[in-house]
Amino acid sequence: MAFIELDNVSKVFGQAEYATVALKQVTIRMDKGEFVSIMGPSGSGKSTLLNIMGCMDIPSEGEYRLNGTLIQKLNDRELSQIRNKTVSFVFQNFALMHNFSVYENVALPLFKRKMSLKEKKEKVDYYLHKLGIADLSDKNVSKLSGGQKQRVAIARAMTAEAELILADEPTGALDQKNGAQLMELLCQMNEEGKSIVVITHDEKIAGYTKRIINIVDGVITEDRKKER
Ligand SMILES: Nc1ncnc2c1ncn2[C@@H]1O[C@H](COP(=O)(O)OP(=O)(O)OP(=O)(O)O)[C@@H](O)[C@H]1O
Repeated sequence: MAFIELDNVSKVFGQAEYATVALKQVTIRMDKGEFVSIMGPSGSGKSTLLNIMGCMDIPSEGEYRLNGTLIQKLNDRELSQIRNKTVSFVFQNFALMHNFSVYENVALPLFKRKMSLKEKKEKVDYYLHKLGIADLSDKNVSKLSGGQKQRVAIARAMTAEAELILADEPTGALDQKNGAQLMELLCQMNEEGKSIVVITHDEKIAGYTKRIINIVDGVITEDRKKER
């Protein structure tokens, strides 16, 4: 059983003459521990695909199974449970909580976890150190640079300790050096066993991953594995 299984997945937004077909009969299998990039022109369906993989959206047709669970059969509560347990998102605009501290942002995924405060603090401190942002712990995130914000976003994704990390243009707002550092971090997480899917327009960024899926007009045009 693959970790991610999309079978003939289509996604249509809107109805009748206003309908947009964002994905057309997409079939993808991904095993645990894969590191994949999704490339394609603007509007080709990349974010829609990532949203479906992350259980933020469901297919109009076809089947999506995550870790063997048929996602479109779940109700909203079950969907949010599987999302919280299995998936972490990293967005281009970081999606941090403004006016909260670095610590509070990184601790967010642990909010509802049944752990003692001490255990939570240990975990957050561990990832703050790992990302080299421990000295920023009390700082308001709105005062940080782009590269620092991205580190906070990655620390938050790591703290969740989810098996699947989905990143939509994670280096889009970063300069080359910070972009490369972020990809090194994702490589490290992949080596530690995480499954990672990254949307990117950038061949260099895709070069860090082990498999490249190209999508054009909602159709997969290429799916190739490579050695790093
Ligand atoms: N919620 C929505 N309602 C209506 N149409 C949508 C919605 N989301 C996406 N679309 C349409 O679906 C198509 C695919 O969009 P999607 O955002 O997945 O593309 P993308 O490849 O991620 O683009 P970009 O690289 O510009 O972010 C586009 O034509 C878009 O306009």
